[in-house]
Amino acid sequence: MKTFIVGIGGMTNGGKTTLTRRLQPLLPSCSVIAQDDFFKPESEVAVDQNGFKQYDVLDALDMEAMMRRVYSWLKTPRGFQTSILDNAKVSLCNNQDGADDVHSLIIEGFLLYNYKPLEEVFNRRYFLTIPYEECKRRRSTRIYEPPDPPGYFDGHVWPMYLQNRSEMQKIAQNIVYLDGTTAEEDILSQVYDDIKRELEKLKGSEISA
Ligand SMILES: Nc1ncnc2c1ncn2[C@@H]1O[C@H](COP(=O)(O)OP(=O)(O)OP(=O)(O)O)[C@@H](O)[C@H]1O
Ligand SMILES: NC(=O)c1ccc[n+]([C@@H]2O[C@H](CO)[C@@H](O)[C@H]2O)c1
Repeated sequence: MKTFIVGIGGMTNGGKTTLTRRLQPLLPSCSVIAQDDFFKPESEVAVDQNGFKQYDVLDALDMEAMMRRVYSWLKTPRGFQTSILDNAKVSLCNNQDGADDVHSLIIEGFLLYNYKPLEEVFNRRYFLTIPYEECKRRRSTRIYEPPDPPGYFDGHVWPMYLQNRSEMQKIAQNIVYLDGTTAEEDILSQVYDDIKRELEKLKGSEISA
């Protein structure tokens, strides 16, 4: 049995969840872990001098809990309960565990490549980007819990994105950047074609082993 772990990273509202939902049914025995499920409770999130809750930093997330989830998948990919789609459970059940079997995992989130312990688990890393104006427009249509207060995008979300991205570029290697303004189908086929090539290499390495 082989494992294949895909990172779907990107800026807020870049289209990570949309791409993940479409990609999951196409990948072999695919489970999903979403970083947004690991935000700390509101009372534990720091507040800056402007009263803005500091949600767009690693400290706002319980990354140790997220890593436990990743290690639990690595230990027993077959028994893992997925967080997004039911059909992944079906494909897990149908799977006979042979030597060629590949179990895949999508880890989806806005701060994946800034966190050292995660870095080594990815087989392939993607990062969705959109321009400032589009990001601000898409974000304004969304309601988070707690909702963004007035001025939050320019006062917290965007400056933290710029900071996180510059740190990420110093640390992380081999990131495939995706233009999140192109059609959903085009992004999906670009990523799926790329992953198919990677999966072929993985299977080839098994046969020659
Ligand atoms: N390729 C695309 N073209 C146009 N709009 C898109 C595209 N992909 C996603 N969207 C839209 O952008 C918004 C954000 O998408 P999505 O929820 O997938 O982003 P996200 O990166 O997961 O956001 P979050 O910051 O909540 O993690 C949604 O309204 C979605 O319909
Ligand atoms: N899920 C949450 O608890 C939460 C609360 C407030 C803000 N957010 C935003 O989620 C985005 C990542 O998907 C970040 O930009 C947060 O601001 C999430």
